[in-house]
Amino acid sequence: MMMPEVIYRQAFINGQWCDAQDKSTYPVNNPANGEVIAHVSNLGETETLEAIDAARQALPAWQKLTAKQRSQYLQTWYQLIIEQQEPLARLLSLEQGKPLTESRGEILYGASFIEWFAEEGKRTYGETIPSPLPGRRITTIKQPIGVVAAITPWNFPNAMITRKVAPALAAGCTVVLKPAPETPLSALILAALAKKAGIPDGVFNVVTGTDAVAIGRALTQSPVVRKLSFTGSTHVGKLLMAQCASTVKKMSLELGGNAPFIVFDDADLDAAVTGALTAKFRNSGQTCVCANRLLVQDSVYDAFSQKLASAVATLQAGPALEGDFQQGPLINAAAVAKVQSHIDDARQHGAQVLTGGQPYLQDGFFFQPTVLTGVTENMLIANEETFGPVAPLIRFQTEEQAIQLANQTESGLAAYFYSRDIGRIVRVAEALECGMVGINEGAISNESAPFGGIKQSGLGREGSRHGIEDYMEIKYLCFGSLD
Ligand SMILES: NC(=O)c1ccc[n+]([C@@H]2O[C@H](COP(=O)([O-])OP(=O)(O)OC[C@H]3O[C@@H](n4cnc5c(N)ncnc54)[C@H](O)[C@@H]3O)[C@@H](O)[C@H]2O)c1
Ligand SMILES: O=C[C@H](O)CS(=O)(=O)O
Repeated sequence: MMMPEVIYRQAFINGQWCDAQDKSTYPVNNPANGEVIAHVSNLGETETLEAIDAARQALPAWQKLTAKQRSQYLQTWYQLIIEQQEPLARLLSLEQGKPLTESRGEILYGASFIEWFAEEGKRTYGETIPSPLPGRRITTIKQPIGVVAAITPWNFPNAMITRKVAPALAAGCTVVLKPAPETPLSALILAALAKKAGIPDGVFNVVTGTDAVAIGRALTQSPVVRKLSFTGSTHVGKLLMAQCASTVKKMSLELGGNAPFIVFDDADLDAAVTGALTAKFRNSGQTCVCANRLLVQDSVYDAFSQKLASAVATLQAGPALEGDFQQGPLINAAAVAKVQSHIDDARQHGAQVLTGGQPYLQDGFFFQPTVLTGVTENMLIANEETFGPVAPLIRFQTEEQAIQLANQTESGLAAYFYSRDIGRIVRVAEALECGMVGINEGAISNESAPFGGIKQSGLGREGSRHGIEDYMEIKYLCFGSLD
C-alpha cells in the first residue's frame, strides 16, 4: 500500500512538530472499518495561543517579501504536493473514506488553489483616483490583513485547507489552522510539505485537537487574529460570528447547503441522470454543494426516477484502498443515523424507496446509495441538509412552482437545473437564490470560479480572482499639495 513515508502525528507550530503540553493524544479512525490509523496530539487553548504568537512574530518578515518571492514559495509547495499526489490521496482516503479516484482528484483540486493564488498574489493592484479637490492626489494600496485563523471541515481534508491558506499566504498573511479532528493527517502532511518548500517558521501553523470550543475560543478572542475563515456547518458558523464580534474580525464563512436539482420537461434526461450522480453522490453525498432535493417536472418524473434508480443501483460501496469503489463510508455513526432518520421520516409521510434505503452491515459507516420517490416539501429530507447518499425526488407542475420550491430554504449555496430552452435557462438562473448555479452541469467547482453562497450559506467567496480580496485591506493615501 503506497502511503507517505511517515504519517505526522504532532501539531505544527513555529516550524516545529510539538506535542500537547500534557502529552495527550486522540485516535484518528478509518471510517471504513473503525480501525485506529494514528494517535494525534490533542492540543488546547494554551497551545493555540502559542501558535497565534508564532504567526504574529512571523508576519513582518513574510509580508515584507515581494508577492513574487511569496509566489515562489507557493509554487515549490505546489510542486511537492503534485509529486506526492498518490501517497497524499491514499492517506486522505484512509482518514476520510472517499474513493481513491475522488481523493486523487481532491489532491489536484487542493493544489490548484496554491497554483492559482501563487499568481493572483502578484495582481493585488492598488489604484490612482482623479482627485475632486485641487492640490491633492488620491491613491489606494492593498495590504495583507495580518494573522488569519482558519477552521476547516472533515469532508475535504485537503482542498478546504488550501482554499484558505493559499490566498492568505499569497496576500502576505500568516495562518493558524484548526483542521477537523476527524481528518488531521492530511493537514499535517500539507504542513510538512510547506516546511520542505521552505515556507518560513510561523507562517503556517496547524493546531490539532478534539476540543474545538477551547481552540476556537483562543482563535476568536485573540485581538492578534484579524480574520477568521471558516468552512463548516451553518450552526457553528453562527457561533463563530458571535464570538468574533468582540474583536471585530473580518470573516469568511462557507457554510451549509441545501441545493435544489431541477429537471424540467425539456431536459436531456440522460444528461440529467449523469449530472445527478455527480451532484448527489460525490463523496457519498457529503459535500456542501450536493443536490439535497431533486425537483422533477410532472411529465418526466417517472422516466427520470427509473433512469436514476437504475444508475444508482450500480454504484458500489467499499473501503477505498481495497478496491475500485464509487462510494465510501459516511464519516461516523451520527451521520448514518441522520441519513436513516431522514429516510424513515419520508417513508412515514408516504415516500417510497426505489433503491437502497439501508446501512450496509459492515464494520464501517456505509449506507446504500438511495433513491426516494413521492417526497414532498414538508418532509425533513427536503428541509435539512442530509449530507448522505440519498436522492429525494419531489414532483412539480410549473416553472414558477419549481423556483418557489427551490428558494424555500434558508440556504443559498448551489443549485442545478437541466433545460434546453434558452429563455427558461435565463429566467431560472436569475431567479434562483444562491451563489452558484450548474446549468446542464453537475460538477461546478474549480479554482478559477468564485465559490460561495448567500442567505445562511455564508459570506464571501473562495477561489477565483475574488478569493484573495478577503485576505487584504484597502488603504487610501491622500497626498497634500506636492506642487
Ligand atoms: N460551504 C462550503 O464550502 C462547505 C464546505 C464543506 C463543508 N461545509 C459544511 O460543513 C458541514 C459538515 O462539516 P462538519 O461536520 O465538519 O461541520 P462542523 O461545523 O461541525 O465543523 C467544522 C469545523 O468546525 C470545528 N468546530 C465545531 N464546533 C466548533 C466550535 N464551537 N468552535 C470552533 N470550531 C468548531 C470542527 O472541529 C471542524 O474543524 C456541512 O454543513 C457542510 O455543508 C460547507
Ligand atoms: O463540501 C464542500 C466543498 O466545497 C465541495 S467542492 O469540492 O468545493 O465542490
